[in-house]
Amino acid sequence: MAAVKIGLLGFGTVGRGVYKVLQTHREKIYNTLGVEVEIARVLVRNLEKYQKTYPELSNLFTEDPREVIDDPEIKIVVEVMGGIKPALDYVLQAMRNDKSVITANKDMIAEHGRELFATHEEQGVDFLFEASVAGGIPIIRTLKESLAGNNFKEVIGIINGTTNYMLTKMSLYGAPYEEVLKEAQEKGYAEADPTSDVEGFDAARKLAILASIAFNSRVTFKDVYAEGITRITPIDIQYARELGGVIKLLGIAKEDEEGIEVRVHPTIIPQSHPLAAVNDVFNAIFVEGDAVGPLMFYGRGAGELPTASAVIGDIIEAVKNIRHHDTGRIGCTCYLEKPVKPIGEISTKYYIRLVVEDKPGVLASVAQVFGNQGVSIASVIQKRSIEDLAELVVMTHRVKERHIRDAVSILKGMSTVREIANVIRAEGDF
Ligand SMILES: NC(=O)C1=CN([C@@H]2O[C@H](COP(=O)(O)OP(=O)(O)OC[C@H]3O[C@@H](n4cnc5c(N)ncnc54)[C@H](OP(=O)(O)O)[C@@H]3O)[C@@H](O)[C@H]2O)C=CC1
Ligand SMILES: N[C@@H](CC=O)C(=O)O
Ligand code: NA
Repeated sequence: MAAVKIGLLGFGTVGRGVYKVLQTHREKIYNTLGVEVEIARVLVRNLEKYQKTYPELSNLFTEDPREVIDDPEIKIVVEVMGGIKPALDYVLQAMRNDKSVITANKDMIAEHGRELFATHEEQGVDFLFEASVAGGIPIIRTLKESLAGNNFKEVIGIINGTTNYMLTKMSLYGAPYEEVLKEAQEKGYAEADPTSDVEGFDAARKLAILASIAFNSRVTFKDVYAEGITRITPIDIQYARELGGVIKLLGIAKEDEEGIEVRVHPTIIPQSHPLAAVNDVFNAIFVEGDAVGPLMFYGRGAGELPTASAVIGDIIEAVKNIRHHDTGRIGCTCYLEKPVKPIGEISTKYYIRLVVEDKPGVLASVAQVFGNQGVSIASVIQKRSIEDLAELVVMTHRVKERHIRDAVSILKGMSTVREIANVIRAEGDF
């Protein structure tokens, strides 16, 4: 059988990784599939730049997307260029031209999933996206197929490699924020615009995809509450440590009788929690299935080769399905419509760091505000005194977010409260 031809859209960190892994494992892939897989064309933005850097691949590069998406010889299009436009148009056109599509693009899926899955179903082609969530961890097909015999009540994880790398370096070595962000960019972990990583948007997109699959109901990027790591300071990291915790950017998706909650935010978790030991670029995802029980997946969440590994897995699947005339088998799993709870309705614990006037009665008045708003305090510690001011760290019991927001808003208006320095959600025993 003639080689199955693949067109790549993009030749950056992931695109290069896909090319390298296909070359390195050429023989193994042939033996797995019984057919060669060949990269026939690669779309880039700046032809000259790529032809100069990779002269040996010069004939593969093109600046014309039609040479990939309209070429009848190309059976699989791998979109690793990122962004929503024009990637979405190219991917839709490729599917309309009866090509299977593989993508690493969570931005596109989390915002345009409905259209993408509708086209994939109409056309009966494969639409595979393992690399879009948690890089090299095989989680998408695992949830959709291997764990199809389960209902899930929660999915919790560290699903952004850049911020986990940054928080690890900041926590363990006290490294400065800007320096660790630069390192993550140099290693190819960060998005083209790293704001997506540090503001929690990248993790929110991945959580939308995971929650949609786990709860069989469409969750989009805009449904997810997202808060990033930009407000995390060395002081909070230090206080969290003193409380027996670590700060991680978590994606949390849960379902109960009121609906689905989906949120991404820095979270203080106990040092004994399994996610506390997930460091550097590693990601980890916990799911709890009603049949299988708890499961945890761990691996590299970003980077050239780990992400390419996920893309190659999808290529193998797509080629198998093309060979057996069985494409489009696994359709969209969002066949229910469940409500998404507003952030005010979620319940968790809170760490609140505030700077107050250091004089009698102030602590009591702060405690009174929390009490009046139905917030039960688990502990208060006075950490530092700065001239006539005192820094307090309040840990609450589990409470609805709207009560905390009301309390914080009242505290902000009090003359004895100089600053609400940070509010960080906490999970586990503190
Ligand atoms: N990096 C990672 O670890 C991971 C990335 N992803 C996802 O994979 C995708 C690719 O990421 P990554 O490889 O890091 O990105 P890069 O920025 O490293 O590479 C993007 C590539 O696409 C090309 N490109 C971008 N826009 C266009 C366009 N309009 N027309 C033609 N070519 C274009 C770029 O060309 P040029 O150089 O000329 O701009 C470059 O070759 C993204 O969706 C990302 O979210 C998913 C998991 C992990
Ligand atoms: N920027 C992302 C890349 C993988 O999706 C991350 O850091 O996790
Ligand atoms: Na993955």
